[in-house]
Amino acid sequence: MEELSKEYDIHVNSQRKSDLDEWVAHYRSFAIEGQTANYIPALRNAHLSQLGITILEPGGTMIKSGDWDVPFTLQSISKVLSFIAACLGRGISYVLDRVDVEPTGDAFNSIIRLEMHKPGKPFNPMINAGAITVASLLPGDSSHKKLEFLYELFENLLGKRPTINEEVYQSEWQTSHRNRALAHYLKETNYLESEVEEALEVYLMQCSIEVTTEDIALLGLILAQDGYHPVSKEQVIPKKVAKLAKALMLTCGMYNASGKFAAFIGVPAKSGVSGGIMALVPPSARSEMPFQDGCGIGIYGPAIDEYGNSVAGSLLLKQMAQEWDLSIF
Ligand SMILES: NC(=O)CC[C@H](N)C(=O)O
Repeated sequence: MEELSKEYDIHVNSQRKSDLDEWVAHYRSFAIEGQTANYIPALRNAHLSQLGITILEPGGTMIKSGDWDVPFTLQSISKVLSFIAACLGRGISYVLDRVDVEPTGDAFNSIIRLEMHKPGKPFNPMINAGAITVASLLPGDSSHKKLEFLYELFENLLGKRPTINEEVYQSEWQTSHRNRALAHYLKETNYLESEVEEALEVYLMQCSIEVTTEDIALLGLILAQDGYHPVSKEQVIPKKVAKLAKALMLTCGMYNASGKFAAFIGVPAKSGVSGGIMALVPPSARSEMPFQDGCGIGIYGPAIDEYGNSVAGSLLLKQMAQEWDLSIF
């Protein structure tokens, strides 16, 4: 009986793999509808037509397709990690006193609501204003110590020290005028707990952590399992914090396209301007569903749309969600 079910699993997974290969080949060409994140000079020359994906299941099954092993920088996907780290280091209520959990409907780097809504508390940790504030809240009285706290969390989750892409970091450090403006505003309104340059250094370094789709699929899987690590078999993130992070991903993770994502894809996801998407499917109540025990999904496709989300990656995720009925709703 066990043999039969193993054979069935192998059959189903090879079917999923061939579906994925077909969709990756198809959606690659849609990259021409987007552009690389050219406001960060070092991201300008990414190969537009790259598209790769890793899906990880709790039992260890991995399905990979396309350019799954191309390294890219976390960019805004790091906002999920730094939010978790700040909650671990300072406590949930301390963090939420300084950053809200409301979607904005504005661009990720928008400054407008800080001034329009007094007293100027950033709306959520997934937009730049919130993430720069969160960076300043990380424990430690220097950027070095704050980053070390974040790197330790990364190491606990992925089993390795993060690698920083120095070129991307330098490139953004030199051109990050809008982020500097946000940080100065937040300093004036007393939401920033460190000096402007220190918070920016932490924020831009976390954005420059290099990963592959396999890494972010594992992060997604850990969140899918409410913070339980399938390899170390430890609760690496408290359940309450993991649930909060997932709610933020669903409501704010794709910026001002989060509503469309929830409506037409329906899984918590977080994007970054380098073209990464970390998504996850929680364990399902419906027994007929594929990935019934949940899964983590990592996608990379560097051409992004007007919202800052991977064009081909979003289409691929939509196709998967619809064909495999992955929506949580
Ligand atoms: N959406 C993103 O990925 C933005 C991250 C980028 N480092 C920025 O601050 O602009």
